[in-house]
Amino acid sequence: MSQDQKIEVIVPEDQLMARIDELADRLAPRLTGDWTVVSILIGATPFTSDLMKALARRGVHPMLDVIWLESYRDARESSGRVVVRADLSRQVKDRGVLLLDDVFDTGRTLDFAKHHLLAKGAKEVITCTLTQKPWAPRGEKGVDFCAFDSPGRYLVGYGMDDAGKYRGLPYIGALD
Ligand SMILES: O=P(O)(O)OC[C@H]1O[C@H](OP(=O)(O)OP(=O)(O)O)[C@H](O)[C@@H]1O
Ligand SMILES: Nc1nc2[nH]cnc2c(=O)[nH]1
Repeated sequence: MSQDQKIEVIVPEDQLMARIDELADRLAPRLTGDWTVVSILIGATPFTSDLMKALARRGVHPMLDVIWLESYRDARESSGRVVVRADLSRQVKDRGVLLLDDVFDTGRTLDFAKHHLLAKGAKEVITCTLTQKPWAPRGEKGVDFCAFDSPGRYLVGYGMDDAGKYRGLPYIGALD
């Protein structure tokens, strides 16, 4: 089977799994009480699946819900507008929320999602992404937990797409 674009492997599969285990070690002590993991579709799907398994192995069993947000569609730059394609299926009022996404870039998607959840009455929202770009917001507006910093390149694989393709790659790669 051939690929029609050159993809450089940035994080191989074994390193990805090791980082997700480390993340679960850091997150598990925070997730006591009533927590919901909210996964941002579509890109966060593989990350969510592996992180949920890593948490379960540590005896942590939050509820899982999803929100489908879109701002890039087929472009490699944000449209500047976050669209809700589908909302949560359960209430988050008075619950802690662990909000998961694959990549933190302009920060627009996570910021939108966090405010959306707080407006629905979430008690606390902890943000967590697999990776972040060098120019992504840091500090107050930064992400609370992140598995690793990525180079300033367009990423694909492990949920991340280029015009809908490559989400199934088991590693993170970069396109030139
Ligand atoms: O920090 P930002 O600049 O907002 O970029 C991050 C967002 O971009 C991608 O979503 P996209 O809109 O491409 O949808 P997808 O999850 O379906 O790929 C990615 O999954 C993040 O949600
Ligand atoms: N697939 C993909 N989506 C993104 N959304 C924001 N940055 C990126 C990126 O580098 N790759």
